[in-house]
Amino acid sequence: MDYLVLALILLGVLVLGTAGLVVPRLRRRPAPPEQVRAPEQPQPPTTAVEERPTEVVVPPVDVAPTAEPTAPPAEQAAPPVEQAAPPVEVVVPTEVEVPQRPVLEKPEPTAGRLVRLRARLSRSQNVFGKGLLGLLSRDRLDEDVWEEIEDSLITADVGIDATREIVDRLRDRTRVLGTRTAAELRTLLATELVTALDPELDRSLRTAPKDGAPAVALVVGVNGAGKTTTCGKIARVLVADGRSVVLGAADTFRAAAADQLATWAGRVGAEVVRGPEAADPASVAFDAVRRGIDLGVDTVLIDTAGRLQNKIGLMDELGKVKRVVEKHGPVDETLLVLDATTGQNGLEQARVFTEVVDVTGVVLTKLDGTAKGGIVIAVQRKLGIPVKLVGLGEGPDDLAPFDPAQFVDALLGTEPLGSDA
Ligand SMILES: Nc1nc2c(ncn2[C@@H]2O[C@H](COP(=O)(O)OP(=O)(O)OP(=O)(O)O)[C@@H](O)[C@H]2O)c(=O)[nH]1
Repeated sequence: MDYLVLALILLGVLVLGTAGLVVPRLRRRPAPPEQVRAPEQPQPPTTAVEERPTEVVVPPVDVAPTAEPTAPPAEQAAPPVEQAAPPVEVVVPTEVEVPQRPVLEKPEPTAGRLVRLRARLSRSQNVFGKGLLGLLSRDRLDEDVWEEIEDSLITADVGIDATREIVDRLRDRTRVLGTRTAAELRTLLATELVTALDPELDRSLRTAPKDGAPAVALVVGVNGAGKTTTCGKIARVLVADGRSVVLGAADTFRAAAADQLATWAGRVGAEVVRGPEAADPASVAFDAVRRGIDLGVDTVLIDTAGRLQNKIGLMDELGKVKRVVEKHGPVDETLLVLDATTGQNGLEQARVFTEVVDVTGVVLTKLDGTAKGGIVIAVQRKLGIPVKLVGLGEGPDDLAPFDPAQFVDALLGTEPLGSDA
């Protein structure tokens, strides 16, 4: 019996021991597959990605300069417009053109130009030299001859009043002289013509700087009279005389005028201040003077537009240009450019300008293209303003300081009277 109990106990121990070995093995088995495939780990929250743009949008300085040649993703290559846009540009009404031309021209000296260019007056020479001197040399100076002399002077645009004065004085002198040689007659005529040109008038150009500031010259006149060309030629005259110049292209009505002026300026190394087409001429003129002051040049020359559709418009525009420019200081010279070939008609237009601005000198252009050189006398008498320069051709140095004695000599084909040229 005791053995039976002992055997049962041993059997029980064996059964329990076997069970204890099996259970731990079962516990070390790998996890079921579904537990591995579905780890139930939370995905990164979508908000984490959405919050990243401030990091993705790289500041332009990081993106643009280091960009690879291959195109980066569009959203990185194109930074937001507000970051990529350049700073807002201040709209400056005028631009300064610095001439690029390396080789500058050397303008001809101004002294003696009128003498050198005297042949350009050949058309007028026929009227005065050949015509008038021929008449005066007639054996008998009767009433018919004097009438012919008068007609010649009027045809040459001397003007009726001036013609009468000249003829009356010539009649007196020839009567007093009695016998007359050709040389005496030439001298008499020359003296009367020079007198009619008022040789005492001050014809100097006020282009010298004063108190350290540049002199300012306005150039006015109707379209086509030769303003822009004259501005260019004057710039050359000044440069030839050793002065420095800034040109202001205030003729903003015709875009080509500014280009034309820039070409003239570039040839002598002057700067041009110009504005966009149809810009306010007064503002361009103002900027030109300011540029001249900044650069410390001797003279600022301002080309203006000369539309004459109506006098009020012209008054407004030119008056404003002058007023605005004078914020820098007074205008020193206002030159009125007149086309000699327009004769007496040009004088009527000229009068309008003299009412609008205080004209200090006349530039008579295209004297080479007319037989009416007498217009110089008429212009001075009618306007009471000295002719300071004359244009004798389209060439760059075909502008000469006006000298009455040299001019009359050129007209008559004689030696200058009391001229030092
Ligand atoms: N023969 C001759 N032609 C000249 C003279 N001066 C100017 N010209 C010519 O006249 C024409 C008109 O000259 P511009 O200087 O353009 O005239 P503008 O007055 O400035 O004309 P806008 O710019 O339209 O106002 C050009 O062909 C010039 O070459 C001159 O003294 N003699």
